[in-house]
Amino acid sequence: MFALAMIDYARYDRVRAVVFRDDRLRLLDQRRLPFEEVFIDCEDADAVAQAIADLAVRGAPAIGIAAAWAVVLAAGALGEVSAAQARVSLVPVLDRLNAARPTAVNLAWALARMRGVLAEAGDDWRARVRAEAESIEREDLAANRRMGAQGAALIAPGSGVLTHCNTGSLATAGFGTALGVIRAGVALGRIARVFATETRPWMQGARLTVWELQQDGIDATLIADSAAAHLMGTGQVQWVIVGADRITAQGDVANKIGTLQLAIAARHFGVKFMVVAPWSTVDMATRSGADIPIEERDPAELLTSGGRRTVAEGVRALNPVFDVTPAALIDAIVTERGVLRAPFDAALRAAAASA
Ligand SMILES: CSC[C@@H](O)[C@@H](O)C(=O)COP(=O)(O)O
Repeated sequence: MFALAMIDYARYDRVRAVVFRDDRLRLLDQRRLPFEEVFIDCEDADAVAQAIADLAVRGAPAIGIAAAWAVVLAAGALGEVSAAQARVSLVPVLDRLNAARPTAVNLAWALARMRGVLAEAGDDWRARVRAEAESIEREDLAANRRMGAQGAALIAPGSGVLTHCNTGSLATAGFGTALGVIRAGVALGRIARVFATETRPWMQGARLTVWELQQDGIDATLIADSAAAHLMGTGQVQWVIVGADRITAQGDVANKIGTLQLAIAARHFGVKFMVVAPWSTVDMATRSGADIPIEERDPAELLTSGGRRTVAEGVRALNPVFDVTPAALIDAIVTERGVLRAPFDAALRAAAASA
């Protein structure tokens, strides 16, 4: 594709969230960004499961990749055992990793791939498990680059875009999903203005997205989540571009809490709404968004700011961290299998069959 050749991908390689090297797994601790770039050395698979649950590593594709490497760590700890023994010994490890977070299907998808390889491997099981983790990571990076170019091609030159949460290198194997489209769109001269929401309460936008864009030299403007509709209504935004944690067979999309209200405001103001996600985010076994498990996190995330309590003692809070945007509010779903348009159930079925 023409656009692939026009983007210097190497310039976006500096930030890596998940690094497996010399039989060690290191995770860039996203709780400490943007002021400290500190890696966590994960000794075993349980440490990875904990890092996923605690958001030290986060973002749908990144947690799948980290979990795949965690299986490699667990395999290394098993010593000299047969494939049959490994299949049994690794079941609790796989189950613990799978339970670390419920909404992003990429986690279960990556672990299903690891289980599949284990199920059919022979004496070479250890090498096969490692090769599978490598493939999961490599394929994600390739998908992001491809989606970046495809999504950018939808955007008219001079457009303003708004993104939510963090969907960049920190959330993926590199380049990013929605942020990959924004990177490609800026590189190709199509995007004139980038707005990023703070993304309360965990502040993925404020702490991660604008930091990532700053590393690239991309001029981005941070806004309060509650400023999004105002920007749309005053003509500053032509596309809302977001990632996804799960896309159902009918095209409903679970993503970071607040995505639904962005989609509603976008439709009201005639702003286009694009979802960018690799095929690993598509869950054809779940038909409707109503069937997606929505993670609720500790309400303490709402009661404090920067580690300091900001809310009166005794106040109750509720902290669902994802919501579901119905397919009817989405203009385009960009995957590495192409740009999908409504009716999404048919488009997703055709893309599923194209594998
Ligand atoms: C490419 S990342 C897509 C999504 O995973 C992202 O938008 C998101 O909602 C991440 O949530 P998080 O809770 O930070 O893991």
